[in-house]
Amino acid sequence: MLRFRDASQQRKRQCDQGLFRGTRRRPPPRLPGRPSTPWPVGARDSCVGKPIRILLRGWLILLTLFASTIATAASPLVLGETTSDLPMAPHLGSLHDPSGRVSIHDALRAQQNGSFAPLPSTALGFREGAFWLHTTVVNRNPDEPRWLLVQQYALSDRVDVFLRYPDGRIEHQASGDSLPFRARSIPYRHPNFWLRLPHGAPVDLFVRVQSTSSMQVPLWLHTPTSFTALSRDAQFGIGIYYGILLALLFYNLVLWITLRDASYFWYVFHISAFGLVLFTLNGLGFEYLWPQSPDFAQKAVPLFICLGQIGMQQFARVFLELRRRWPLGDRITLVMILFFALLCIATFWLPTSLSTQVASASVFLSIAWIAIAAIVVTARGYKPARLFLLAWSMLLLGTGMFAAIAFGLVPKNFITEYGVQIGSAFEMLLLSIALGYRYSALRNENERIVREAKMHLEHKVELRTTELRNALAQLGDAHARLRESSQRDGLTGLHTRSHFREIYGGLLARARDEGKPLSLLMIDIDHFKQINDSHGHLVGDECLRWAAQSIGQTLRPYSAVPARFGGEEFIVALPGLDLARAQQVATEVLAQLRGGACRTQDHEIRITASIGVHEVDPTREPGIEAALRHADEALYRAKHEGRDRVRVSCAKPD
Ligand SMILES: Nc1nc2c(ncn2[C@@H]2O[C@H](COP(=O)(O)OP(=O)(O)OP(=O)(O)O)[C@@H](O)[C@H]2O)c(=O)[nH]1
Repeated sequence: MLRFRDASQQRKRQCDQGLFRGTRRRPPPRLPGRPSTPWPVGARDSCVGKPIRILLRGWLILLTLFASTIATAASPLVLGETTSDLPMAPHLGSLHDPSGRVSIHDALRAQQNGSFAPLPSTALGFREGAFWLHTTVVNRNPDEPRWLLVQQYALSDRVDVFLRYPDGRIEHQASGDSLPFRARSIPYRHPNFWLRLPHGAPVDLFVRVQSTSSMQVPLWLHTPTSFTALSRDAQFGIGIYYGILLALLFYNLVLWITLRDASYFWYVFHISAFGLVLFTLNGLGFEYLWPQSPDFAQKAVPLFICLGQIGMQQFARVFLELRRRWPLGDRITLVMILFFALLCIATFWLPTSLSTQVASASVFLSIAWIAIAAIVVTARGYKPARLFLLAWSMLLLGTGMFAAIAFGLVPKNFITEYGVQIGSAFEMLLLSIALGYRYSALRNENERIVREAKMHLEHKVELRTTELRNALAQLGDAHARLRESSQRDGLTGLHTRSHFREIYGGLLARARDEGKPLSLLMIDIDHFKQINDSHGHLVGDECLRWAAQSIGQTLRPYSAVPARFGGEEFIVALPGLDLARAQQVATEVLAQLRGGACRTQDHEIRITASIGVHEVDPTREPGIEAALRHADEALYRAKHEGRDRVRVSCAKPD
């Protein structure tokens, strides 16, 4: 069913009521392609009072503006001698055909019945079926019989152009991305048609537009010369934009390869997918990448929007370090990525209009979400997020403008139409700077961590070194104490038997080298068992200590080396003393013992000892064993012959 809006009939009624009387009598002068001038109201000023005149003037201005809008929409489009480019929108009447079945003949009848309404100034949004547009074109330029009609919106699926000449002939041409690219009059990114417009003859121009994406009809007429200049300028601007994009892409690709930082990869992914979205929206994808694939051209927009959003979300996740800084935000971002991934797959079998609408609407949500994440992370003190937020605001603004046009919320102009390109160029540049800033912040942070770790390590090493030094000192002390305890007898303070053996080696070597005598005394306390038995072991110990002191005192004038040999037995090395001198010393020792007594708290114990004396033969007794055996044998005889006496060894040196 047709829903014809009877605007011309309404206008006729308004005229009959006198509202447009002035307009009829004195139509305002109008230049081709420009809005009509407002109604001149000064003629009746003289016959009405001043306040009423002012009110009337305001009212009439409003009415005239309204009337001129309608009059302009329905008026024929006159191509003057100086006209070179002309937007057709102000001259177009429109008719919505929701079923898409209206033929050119139906449209002709509808136009003759006055069923075409003025075209709204905003885009028509996502609409079912087709839109018919009509105007009457009068070419008053004798030098330009051919004009190029360009639909400056690349995503229209099908654009049919019908020209009805005064003789009733109808010419038809078709273009749009549902037809192969070569179907276009000239190979250009927007659908275009050559129009043959005879000089002075009114030609009815019908344009039928059908699209699964946003319905937009920015139709322009150009002379061939002006179109050449215009397209050259446009290509130049586009070249600059994609030049920036490609430079950033390759620069960041190299950075990713060298630095291996995932955020660079996702940045490259994001701008590649985003670039493809714009390449498609600009009509360049169909022109250069898939000119033979109208089917893919239909799917390309929602597909690349989804890929672009996946890249954006993932880049934001990595850049903002959401997993670490805002885990909840990270999970929500992952859900969004999953949504876009599913939608990406679904575009291949979902109706294109549905997938395009869902993808376009989701872009708002997606970008707004990233902005929220950036705000949260900035508020949490992550400095690189500030630049990211600024970059994102640019894109948010640009994309918002573009999407608002797609849904018919704002009128189309240079800023709103190229908002995405301008916003995204700034966004990509700022993001690239933000990446560099983030990298340098990370590097500084790493350097700080390394510096701190180094300082910490140095401190630790210093601490450990001190601890080690102390431990070594303690170990040295312990070792010295151990050595001391292994060298000194704990009870008497004399050398131990093992240490005596060591010392004896040196004494023997010296005696051999210097040819001096060396003697040994083997001293054993007499009946010591009885002391223990009678007075106890503690007293026995006390007696041993006393005996050792007494022996030491006696030996002091000599360079003697006394040692506890074991139990109640002592051994003494007397370097430089021969057997006779050693025997004298032994006698002194016995006398000293005999002359004293071990005094304890309760007792006074007299102690005697037996001594065996032996003069060592350094050449024949290279080790201590033989010498000890001889001294022990002499001691045995001293014991055997009654104790408390000295006996010398029979093995006298030669
Ligand atoms: N209190 C004490 N007694 C010790 C120590 N070492 C050995 N004795 C004792 O010394 C005694 C030695 O006894 P014997 O070998 O029989 O010799 P003696 O009683 O001295 O007899 P003669 O040597 O033949 O005169 C033993 O009873 C040991 O237990 C010690 O460090 N302290």
